[in-house]
Amino acid sequence: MSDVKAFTFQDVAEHNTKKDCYLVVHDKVYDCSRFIDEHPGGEEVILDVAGQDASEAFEDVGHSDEARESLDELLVGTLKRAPGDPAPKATPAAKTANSGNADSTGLGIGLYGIVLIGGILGYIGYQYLQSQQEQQSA
Ligand code: HEM
Repeated sequence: MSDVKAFTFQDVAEHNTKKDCYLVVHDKVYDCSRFIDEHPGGEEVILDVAGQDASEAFEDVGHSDEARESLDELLVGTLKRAPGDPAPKATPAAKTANSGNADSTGLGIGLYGIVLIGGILGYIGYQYLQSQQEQQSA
């Protein structure tokens, strides 16, 4: 019971029918064959992603905690990724958080640049005025 089976993407892809239906959600493999008739969202949507990585489809719907708990009961193993497998797509929330941070850092550096250039120009201007004044008084 405690040992978790490792599936390759090819193994999972073979289970793509209603009677034999595996799904990958966040690198875990779930057997939905018995659950498919009970799915509140209908069997059609599950069949669309049968034998595939359904992480994005699952997250897009915004499934409840209850739905996530019922995933646990269907777990049959973990996915062993190999080079060339379709990459899991990042969740939209993660994307927004990253780009938000990157943007604000970019703006921060830009502001520093403007303040620095302003300071340098001010200093040069001050030096120039002083040299003018010295020339006049000489
Ligand atoms: C084995 C994986 C899945 C489980 C255990 C599961 C479970 C559930 C549960 C319990 C609900 C009821 C609402 C809730 O509690 O959030 C639900 C709704 C729904 N599910 Fe899934 N689901 C799975 C996979 C998927 C996938 C891959 C899709 C693909 C698009 C999907 C689409 C939907 C939709 C559209 C609803 C909304 C139904 C409505 O509100 O009328 N589900 N699911």
